[in-house]
Amino acid sequence: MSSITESLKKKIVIIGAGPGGYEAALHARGLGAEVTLVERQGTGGAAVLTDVVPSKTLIASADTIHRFHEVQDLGVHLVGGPQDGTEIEGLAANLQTINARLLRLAATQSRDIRRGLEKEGVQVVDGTGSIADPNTVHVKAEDGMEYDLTADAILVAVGAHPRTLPSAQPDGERILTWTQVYNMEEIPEHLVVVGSGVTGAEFASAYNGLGAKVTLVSSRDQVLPGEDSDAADVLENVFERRGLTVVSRSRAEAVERTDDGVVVTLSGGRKIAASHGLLAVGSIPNTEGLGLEEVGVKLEDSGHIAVDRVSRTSVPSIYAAGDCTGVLPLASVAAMQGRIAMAHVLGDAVKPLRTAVVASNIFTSPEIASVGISEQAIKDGSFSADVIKLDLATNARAKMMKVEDGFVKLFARKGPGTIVGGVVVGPRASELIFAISVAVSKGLTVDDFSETFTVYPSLSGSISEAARRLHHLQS
Ligand SMILES: Cc1cc2nc3c(=O)[nH]c(=O)nc-3n(C[C@H](O)[C@H](O)[C@H](O)COP(=O)(O)OP(=O)(O)OC[C@H]3O[C@@H](n4cnc5c(N)ncnc54)[C@H](O)[C@@H]3O)c2cc1C
Ligand SMILES: NC(=O)c1ccc[n+]([C@@H]2O[C@H](COP(=O)([O-])OP(=O)(O)OC[C@H]3O[C@@H](n4cnc5c(N)ncnc54)[C@H](O)[C@@H]3O)[C@@H](O)[C@H]2O)c1
Repeated sequence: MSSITESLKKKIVIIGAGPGGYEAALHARGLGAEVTLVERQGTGGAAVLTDVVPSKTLIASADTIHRFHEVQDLGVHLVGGPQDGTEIEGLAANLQTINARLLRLAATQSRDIRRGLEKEGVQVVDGTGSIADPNTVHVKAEDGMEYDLTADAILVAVGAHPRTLPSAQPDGERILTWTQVYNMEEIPEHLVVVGSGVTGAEFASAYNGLGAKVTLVSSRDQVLPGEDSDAADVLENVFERRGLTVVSRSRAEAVERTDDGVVVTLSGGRKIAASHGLLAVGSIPNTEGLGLEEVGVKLEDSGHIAVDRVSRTSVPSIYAAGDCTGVLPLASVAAMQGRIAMAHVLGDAVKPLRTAVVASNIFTSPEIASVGISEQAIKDGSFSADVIKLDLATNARAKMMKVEDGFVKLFARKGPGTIVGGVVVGPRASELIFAISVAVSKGLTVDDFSETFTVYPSLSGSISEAARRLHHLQS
């Protein structure tokens, strides 16, 4: 590690206080630097205020209802149900209560982050930053003041915002982006979600759970393009069983307001009338007008900042992290890029980013978690590995819990049996993936897994069972 006195000489200015910016700020302070963080919206960034935190809180409520419907024959029922001779139709969601709770939670989280930053000595500035020169950030503060901050190094961590279509302009009431859905006061009667990537699939699953009629417009053959195809298959089957309609191989050409809702026009002319439309058609990096290109920072055609694995841009004193780089738009990756950037600037030990070991989770019901290489990479010959897939329906604990959808899939390199990837589909897949993530990150083998005790009965038992099957396949 560099000496603290050497780091103390360094001034860092960070633009954007999402996971990329605030994690970097804390790391830089830990290494002794003087840190100023400029943020225009609120600490925690879009991740905390509009994206990760509110959506996962909404999903927690939706999951409760999904689960309730699935456990009906476990011998438990609401008091006052048909067994007691009165009418109980099921669980109902109160969207106003759910939204109030999730917005409160996001605001509290944002405040906690700010408090944590200030406690560590980070100077947080409420305002908009731009690059004046490679060592100067110009600030337009919320209080109207304008001034320059000089820095030895600048970190740009400005995130991204929802993409819209010229013929589908959000009005915040009926035509919405994911940042506006929390204004809805009642469960939408019929929600058309345009775009079946991770964002679209998560919201479609959530509002379906909360009781809305949902139609998901998917431009591809299968939902979740680019993700594990078996996982997408499970999700489509679950969607169908729960009455969620997927319209595949269709692009939305327009979303327009009508007197009492919206009409979505698909390529080919088909029209879907609905009460609300949600645009989940990707994001655009917040890099315009920041002064980046003027000082020589190279942008990709998409507007993302080009960075290397230690978060360097084409200008030596300017680093970038998170969604504005387009490396992998995940909060965990943004945070890691931010920390790596600061370690690099401040002379701490640096381990370049390894995207091949990033674990991620799609918070649909069931959840879909994955890490490492994909099965597609094995199928197209770019990787030589054995694959095993075990359906959760064969797992004793899953049967007890009445978990019928999902699987565990493991990929192990032929020969040494090193675990190089895996997919888990099921309840709390986001937690179950951790073991596979450790294996991929640390180069563990199928034998390491087979020799490790798991609890009986447990869902994780399927992971060690998959490893044993791979051992037999390879011996
Ligand atoms: C609906 C949704 C759900 C998601 N769920 C997950 C999830 O469950 N798990 C996960 O890992 N990822 C999730 N993501 C992705 C995750 O939100 C992003 O990867 C993460 O927010 C990136 O962090 P960041 O620091 O790059 O940017 P952000 O969180 O976007 O923060 C950037 C900040 O910079 C500020 N800013 C921009 N320009 C300026 C300027 N000029 N001056 C001052 N401040 C500025 C913005 O106000 C913002 O606060 C989700 C994304 C979406 C859309
Ligand atoms: N749980 C999580 O970690 C989480 C949740 C949400 C987002 N994210 C991150 O954000 C990234 C982006 O995901 P996303 O879903 O927001 O964007 P995306 O770009 O991955 O998906 C958008 C989809 O909309 C489709 N589309 C575009 N225009 C369309 C049209 N006119 N009609 C129909 N479909 C159209 C695209 O083909 C694409 O499949 C993810 O890869 C993930 O890294 C993560």
